Amino acid sequence: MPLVDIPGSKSITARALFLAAAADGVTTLVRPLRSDDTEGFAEGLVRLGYRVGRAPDAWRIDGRPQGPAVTEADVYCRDGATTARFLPTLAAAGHGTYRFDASAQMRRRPLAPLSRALRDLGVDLVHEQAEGHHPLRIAANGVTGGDVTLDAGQSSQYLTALLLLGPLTREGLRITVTDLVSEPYVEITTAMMAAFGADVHREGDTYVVAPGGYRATTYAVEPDASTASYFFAAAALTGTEVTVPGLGTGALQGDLGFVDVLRRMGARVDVAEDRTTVSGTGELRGLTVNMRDISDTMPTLAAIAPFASGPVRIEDVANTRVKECDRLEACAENLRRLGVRVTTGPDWIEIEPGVPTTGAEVKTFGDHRIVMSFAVAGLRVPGITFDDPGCVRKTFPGFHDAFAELRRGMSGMGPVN
Ligand SMILES: O=C(O)C1=C[C@@H](OP(=O)(O)O)[C@@H](O)[C@H](O)C1
Ligand SMILES: C=C(OP(=O)(O)O)C(=O)O
Repeated sequence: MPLVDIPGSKSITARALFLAAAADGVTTLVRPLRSDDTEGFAEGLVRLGYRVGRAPDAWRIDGRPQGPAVTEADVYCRDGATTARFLPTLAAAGHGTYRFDASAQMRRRPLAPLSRALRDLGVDLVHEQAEGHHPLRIAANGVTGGDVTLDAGQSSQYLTALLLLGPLTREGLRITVTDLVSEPYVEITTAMMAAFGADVHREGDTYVVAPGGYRATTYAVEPDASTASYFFAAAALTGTEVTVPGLGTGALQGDLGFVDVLRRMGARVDVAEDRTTVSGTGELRGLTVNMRDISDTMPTLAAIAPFASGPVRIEDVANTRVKECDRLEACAENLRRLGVRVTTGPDWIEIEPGVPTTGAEVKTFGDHRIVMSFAVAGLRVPGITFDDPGCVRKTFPGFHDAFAELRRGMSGMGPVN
């Protein structure tokens, strides 16, 4: 029974870094994710003058409720959308001139509804090149707060960024949301804000955040549920068993719900208090599934879909087109390279059954999830290679080693090629 140790959650690590930086006192983050996204977030804080100690298994952050320690900074957000969308709001609550830029991939990704909301709140924010995209500059002078309306139909990260800002404003925030995707990520945000002493609640479509700042704490980061999806899918695909400790009934992350999709397809799933086990049964049925809440696991499902006995149709995932790449088209293109029949629409993908017989080079588009998802298919199809296997560094630099170990642990248990 392979036990798989999954690294910490990217989303939780990013939020904890924001909360710790804004809190009164010193926060210890236990088992944070060490990856390009989270190192980039921590580096951004350092640029803004925060003290961040990074020992291997615990990060220590000296909070500054008054905001960044410097009055000028240039912050490079790399590929991380959490960094690129959360850090500008932290800076907005301070006093100084702060410039943010990001990689070419992240520059392409949208930001407009967030910058519009920040401007509505009186923040002096200028996009230096394309409107609604990085690079941007903020002339910060604190935020008074009040009522604001937000369209988070493209990304919940806009809402998370504003929620995190709420307690740092002078009067608090009332954020009315006209549309929202990836809602479970907002629940992670509000739960973590409460753990850092904030007062936040929801009244229908309005999120109400009281002023009053954050309190430092010691915060343990749970394993990343999106990362775990590759290992759970591997078990379902190969008729073996995988247990992930640290992700159970109390998990904050909605992406653990991916195991319910595997259960509907025929896998046996046991979610206990402190761990989750998926056992493949040899049966993998097709299904139609709405993945609006858990769309980071759409590529995981797409990559195992051809092995199902019927068509797999994934719906309501338009926003996967504005992630690290256009994930609907990237999945379709790579499945076609493997000889699979696929159709896509504005917000859906449908994959016909048909086990690929030979591998191909997977075009990664610099997207970690394309690599990790098609590595799962590689357990059944010989000869799958990647044009950029290293892009897994965004969330899981050790992925290829961990997956090779899983493969060794599974050999002899099922049809692992
Ligand atoms: O808030 C977060 O930590 C995240 C929210 C989700 O993004 P969207 O809200 O843009 O779908 C998710 O895809 C991303 O990997 C992490
Ligand atoms: C979409 C993702 O990342 P982010 O939006 O945080 O860059 C992801 O990790 O799949």
